Formats: sequence, structure tokens, C-alpha cells
Amino acid sequence: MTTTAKPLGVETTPIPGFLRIDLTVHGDNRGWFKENWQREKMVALGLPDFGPVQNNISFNDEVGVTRGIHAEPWDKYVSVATGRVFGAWVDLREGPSFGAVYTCEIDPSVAVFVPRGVGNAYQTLEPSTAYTYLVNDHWSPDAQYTFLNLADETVAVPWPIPLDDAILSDKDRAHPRLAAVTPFPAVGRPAGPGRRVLVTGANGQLGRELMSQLADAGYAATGVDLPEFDISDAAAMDALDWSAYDIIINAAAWTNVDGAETPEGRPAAWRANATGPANLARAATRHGLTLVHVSSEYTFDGTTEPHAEDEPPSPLGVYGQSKAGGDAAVVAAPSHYLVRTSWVVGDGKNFVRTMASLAERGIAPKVVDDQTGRLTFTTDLAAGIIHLLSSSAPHGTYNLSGEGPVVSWADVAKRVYERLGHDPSEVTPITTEEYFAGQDVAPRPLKSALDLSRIKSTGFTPGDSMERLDAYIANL
Ligand SMILES: NC(=O)C1=CN([C@@H]2O[C@H](COP(=O)(O)OP(=O)(O)OC[C@H]3O[C@@H](n4cnc5c(N)ncnc54)[C@H](OP(=O)(O)O)[C@@H]3O)[C@@H](O)[C@H]2O)C=CC1
Ligand SMILES: Cc1cn([C@H]2C[C@H](O)[C@@H](COP(=O)(O)OP(=O)(O)O[C@H]3O[C@@H](C)C(=O)[C@@H](O)[C@H]3O)O2)c(=O)[nH]c1=O
Repeated sequence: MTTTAKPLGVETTPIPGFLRIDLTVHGDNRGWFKENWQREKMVALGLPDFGPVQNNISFNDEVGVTRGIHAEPWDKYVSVATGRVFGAWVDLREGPSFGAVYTCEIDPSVAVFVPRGVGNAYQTLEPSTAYTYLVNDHWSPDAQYTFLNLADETVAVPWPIPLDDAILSDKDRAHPRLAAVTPFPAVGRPAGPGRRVLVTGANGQLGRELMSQLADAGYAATGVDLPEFDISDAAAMDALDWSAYDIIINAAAWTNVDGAETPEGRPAAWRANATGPANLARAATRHGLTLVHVSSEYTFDGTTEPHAEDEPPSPLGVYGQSKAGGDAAVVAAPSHYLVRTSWVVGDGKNFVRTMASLAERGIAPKVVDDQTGRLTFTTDLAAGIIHLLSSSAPHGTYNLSGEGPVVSWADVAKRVYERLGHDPSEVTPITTEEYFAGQDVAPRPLKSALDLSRIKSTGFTPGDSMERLDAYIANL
């Protein structure tokens, strides 16, 4: 029986992210008791809040049972319920620590946290050893393991019982030597080029631009969208093999502001803008991914300008409310960028294209001049998102719109008319109240301009939105 009064403690090791944990074991005349996994105390001591979803036990009859070396696409928290093992771990992740080794004995008073991609192995030192581990993904037959031979001469694990005398499976005998191992792709490390990105809503304005810029920046991007890929489908999101990705960029949204006010639109907007991001935040948390989510200044009532990142939400309409719901879920993911933008223009349906079309058709529109803000071209929005990822900027919320003067929608419309060779005076300025009088539409914030100082402090300055507008019109 093992009893120890040592305090709970967490130690780092030469393998980055691999932690050794001392557990307190309370013994008395009946036996012993330990808190084997205690989230609150352990996270306070530095263990990742890794979100275990499955508990496995492998029971070993004899001394000398040796298993490994297996690196899996999920994190593990390993301990023994009874018995004792010699544990050996080898970093099989690509990067400078590839091949680093750590060994220690595990009795009931010791546990280890094994990050995904670190090879795990053990040898039993006592009969009837129950080796138990928590994992943060459900086992799947499709999961990609990385293996290393227990007898590899380079890492030279000092097995207490020589492998010739040990009890091994045929499968474990056949694993490759270190030189032949394909390193486990780096995950959970600072994001940057080479990382695998899932872009949701990839057919939208922002999604299209992201797919193009991510490829140019050296990321491996996979784009998904409705109808095949619905972020609001919780069961489908939970069943996805997230080990295939390092980063999620959510460009999916319901963006029909007036449509969100209708009986059919209201639940649809909430599904896409709140339930969907919550599903992605859960997946990002469980699987250790970085989540980038895009939000809107319509989460504010627009009574003040410019909007700072820490302004409390005060949405006026259903679209803004549903986006605020999504934001609240996303900020709970440990590794997130919440990018708030406004007045987006890219490849798709947008205000600039609507004005260009009216101008070509000889229509003289009335356009609101009391809603002010700045256009955001998807070229800048995608570039800013990639900048945050590539520079490993601190996680959190960032405003990201175009730079330059704060203007009204009427100013934008006049500029479109003028640049297309029409008389800008064909655009009649009007108040929002007049424009929407008698219509059942969404209330909109009057002041939309975003304070850009935080994103600029990371070294990214978006282009002047009116200059971008000229270039966009020239290419229509
Ligand atoms: N457009 C704007 O003016 C502004 C946009 N934003 C935000 O910027 C982001 C990008 O906007 P933008 O590119 O203009 O949006 P788009 O409307 O152009 O694209 C959104 C994409 O998401 C898809 N989508 C909708 N619901 C789901 C779902 N449940 N699962 C998967 N995909 C879905 C849409 O498919 P389908 O077309 O079939 O519905 C569409 O392809 C959004 O978060 C938006 O809220 C913020 C401020 C202003
Ligand atoms: C077509 C048209 C629009 N308007 C007004 C309506 C509206 O208040 C404003 C802009 O028109 P839109 O249809 O682009 O507005 P809207 O769909 O509300 O735009 C918003 O979309 C969501 C998704 C966001 O997150 C916001 O940042 C914002 O870009 O101009 C006119 O005054 N005259 C017109 O002829």
C-alpha cells in the first residue's frame, strides 16, 4: 500500500508541455484514498484545462509487461490505480524537441500529463498493475497514431527489465526506429504558416478571401460551407475528426440583418450566429485548437463612436443579439481571436455592389447619412486575421475595419456614383428614420466606427477604406 502526505505539485520536464504531478495519498487502516484528477486545484498549479472525455484502464497481470511507444492525437493524463510502472516518454512532435526523452516511476502518488504527439510507453514493476488514463477525445479507429520502437537505440530508454525478458505485443515489436518516424505535426504551439486551418463559411465574402490568402501565406486551408457543413449541427461538430486541424476560422454567419427579424429568420440567425460558434468553441477547447471568430459592431447600440474592444454588448436587433451570443461563447475558448469588424465588402452581395448596380440602371437612390462608420474590405480583414495568427499575437478581442475617415453610407454611395462616371448628386441623403419609415426592419446602430489602436499595436494597419473603395470599383 502506498501512502504519502506529500502536497499536490506540478513539475515541468525537458519535454515541452509534458508535466509530472505529485498526488497526495491519504492512508489509514482501511487502505488509501487520493484525488486522482482535480481540475480546479491542478489547473491552478499549471496543468492545462484539457477537457477529458474518456477514461481508459489497462490491467497488467505480470511484472515486465511493456507497452508503447505510442503518440496519439489527444492529450492524456496518466496514473495508476494500483501497482507501479516505469514510464518512458519521447517527444515525437516536429520541432526542436523531437526525440527528447523523460522517464520516471509512477505509483499511485504520481501522475503525468502527456501532450498529444508525445510518445507514451511503460513497463510494469508490480503484478496486477491497473494503469489508468484520461483522454480529451473519444477513441476512433481512424485516429492517426505515431509509433516508435521500444528498443530504439537513439533514445535508449533504460528499461529496468531488458526487453528480451519483457512481455510485448507483436505489434509493438514492429514499430520503426526514430530515424524512420514521420514527426507528429506540431499542434498547440504558436500558430503560424504550415498550420492546418478549417475555414467555415468558406463560400461567403470573407471565406473566399481567406481561402485565397491562407494558401498564399503557406497555411493548409480546408474550406467548408452549407449545405454539407453546418456549424449549428452540434452532433456533426462533436463527431468531426478535429485532429486534422490546428486552427478554426469561423467566417460562417447569417448576415441578412432584416431577414433575422422575421419568424423564420430569428431561429436561423441564432443557429448560425450563436449556436454554431458555441459548437466551434467547444471543439476548440476540447481539442486544443485556436479559434478565430468574426463579429460585428451591430453587437453595440451605436450611441458612441469609436467602439473599443471592451465596450459591453448592447445590441439593437436580432442579428446583433445573435452575434453577441456567439461572442460570449467564443471568449470561453482558451485560445481565441474574436475579430470585430463592420461594413464588410468583398466577393459577394454588399452595399457597394448594390449602389453600383443602381447607378448602372440609372436609378437615383435615397441613402442614409446619419449612420457613420468605415468600410472593411475582405482583403484587409483576411490579412489582419492571418497577421494575428502568424505573429502569435496575444489572444483576445481585436477590432478590425478599414482605416481612414469615418463616413456615412450616403458618402459611400456618392463615391460609387462618382467613380462610375455618374453624378453623385443622384444620391439623396436621408435619415435612417425616414428611410425605414413604415417598414418592418431591423434597428441599426448609428455609429459604427471601431477603434483600431489594439490591432495596430500588433503591427498591422489596414488600408484606407476610401482608397480601397476606389480600387474595388475599378475592378467591378
Ligand atoms: N457583411 C457585413 O457587412 C458584415 C459581416 N460581419 C461578419 O463578418 C463575417 C463574414 O461575413 P461575410 O463574409 O460578409 O458573410 P457572408 O454572408 O458573405 O458569408 C457567410 C457564409 O456563411 C455560410 N453559413 C451561414 N450559416 C451557416 C452555417 N450554419 N454553417 C456553415 N456555414 C454557414 C453562408 O452560407 P449561405 O450563403 O448558404 O447562407 C455563407 O456562405 C460574419 O461573421 C459576419 O457576421 C461583420 C460586420 C459586417
Ligand atoms: C440599398 C440602400 C441601403 N440604405 C441603407 C440601409 C442600411 O441602413 C445601410 C447599409 O445597407 P446594408 O443593406 O448594407 O446594411 P446592413 O445589412 O445593415 O449592413 C450591415 O450588415 C451586417 C451584416 C453588419 O454586421 C454590419 O456591419 C453592416 O455592414 O444603408 C439606404 O439608405 N439606401 C439604399 O438604397
